[in-house]
Amino acid sequence: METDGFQATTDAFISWLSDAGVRINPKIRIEDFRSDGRGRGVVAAADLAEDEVIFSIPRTSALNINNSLAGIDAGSSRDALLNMPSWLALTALIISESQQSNSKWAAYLAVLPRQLDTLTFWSELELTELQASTVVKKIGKAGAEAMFSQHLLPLGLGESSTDLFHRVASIIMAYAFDIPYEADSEQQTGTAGAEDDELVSDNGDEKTILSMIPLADMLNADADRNNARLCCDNEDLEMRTIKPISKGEEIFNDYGQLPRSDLLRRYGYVTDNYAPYDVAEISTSSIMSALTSGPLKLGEGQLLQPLSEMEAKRRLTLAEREDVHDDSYDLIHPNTEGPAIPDELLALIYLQLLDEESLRAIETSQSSLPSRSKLATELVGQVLAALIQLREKEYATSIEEDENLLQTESVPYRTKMAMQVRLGEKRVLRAAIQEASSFTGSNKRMRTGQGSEPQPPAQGSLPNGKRQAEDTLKAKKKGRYR
Ligand SMILES: C[S@@+](CC[C@H](N)C(=O)[O-])C[C@H]1O[C@@H](n2cnc3c(N)ncnc32)[C@H](O)[C@@H]1O
Repeated sequence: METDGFQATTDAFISWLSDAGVRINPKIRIEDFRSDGRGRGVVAAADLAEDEVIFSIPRTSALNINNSLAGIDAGSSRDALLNMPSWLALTALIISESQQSNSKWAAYLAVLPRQLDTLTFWSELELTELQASTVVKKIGKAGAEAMFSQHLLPLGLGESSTDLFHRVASIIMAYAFDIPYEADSEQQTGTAGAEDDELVSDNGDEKTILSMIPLADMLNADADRNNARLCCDNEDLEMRTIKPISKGEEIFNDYGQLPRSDLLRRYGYVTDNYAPYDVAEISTSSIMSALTSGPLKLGEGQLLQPLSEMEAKRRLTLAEREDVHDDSYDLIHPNTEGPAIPDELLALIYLQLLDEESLRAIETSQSSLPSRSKLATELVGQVLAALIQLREKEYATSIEEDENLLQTESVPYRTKMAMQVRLGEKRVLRAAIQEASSFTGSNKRMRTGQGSEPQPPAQGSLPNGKRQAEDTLKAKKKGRYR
């Protein structure tokens, strides 16, 4: 029998929703999914048709700066809220509401989680399980704390602590919606200066407002299992089905096609259904360091001699000019929409390997970067495979070791999620190595031929297995690759 008040909190929330004017289709119910590790969720209690309204929520019941500022007197706090980033203002509002005994949103705030598994809350030790995943650098905990100090502490929000700030800000990251801002509706008229307010984001064509939307945020998600969507076209916000849903099925929203690293960072969970969206990053700084710091070992005992720093910089500058330079590149699972290795990364490596004559032709705009099939030369493939193998080595364990570790029964929950993330990234790297190794484009313009690059003579063998020319001058003219 339940002793923690979970069901009572759900019941109070349902009753509050009704008072708040939320109309709920009787064919759904809120379900306790804690035993599956996903808190509450929404389930179809009867068959639902396609495009059926699951529930509708008056915009006044959304918790956002528009609806809450009405209760805050004009003054410095109000100005401060209007002038801070939207997620911080919403954090302040939620903390402020949660401290008012008569808050309009009390029953809603009671169903929000007390604990999260998003990466902000992981210990240093837990984070080490993510090994070389770049997600660790994206958590931004220190940056968030600096923002809390700058924007939230001066508000004097009563009982507040860094932990509370993190908890509320993280809930916003996992629960809030950016909904279209109704500039002409009545509810906005009370908010002076709202049009210029940075709390209203400009997402291209439409302005949006960051909002907590009760019940809409009770829908879980599982990659492409989404079968519902929040529609903001009508007066009320409506959750509608996007396909027929059978009785007993869970109703899923869509959190986006996120790699599991980002799913874990933002939502604190992972499922295998997100594996196709996994991404592994390779940074330009690591690529350039490998290409300049020593001979790079390619397959079959071949070596790629390093470029001088100055030469590498020259080629990088050209990559920038050609708009193929990035701080890092995303490798993905090859799918119908694209290959594992992005064109820009191919172009970056191609420019690093191009012979002097061809390089100069691009520099002087006599020729331009070729299409992907020509960028994908055998040498570019070999170099990329070697670079990605170096990236693989930054992870402490191999794919096979992770697969075995994941079979172990006693792995803690967070460790298991970290293993799934790092294993997913290693599988992407493996797929990218395979793709790179399959490149067969001609090496004609690569620095193997008659380039005039003034490079020092280098050691090793040619990619086609020919021996290096012994004549030093000739060797110099043959360029960097030996
Ligand atoms: C928008 S809320 C959904 C409602 C949430 N289950 C609750 O009880 O408050 C998002 C959070 O739900 C959980 N969640 C959503 N989908 C999940 C899934 N497929 N598996 C596990 N947890 C999930 C995660 O904790 C996530 O941060």
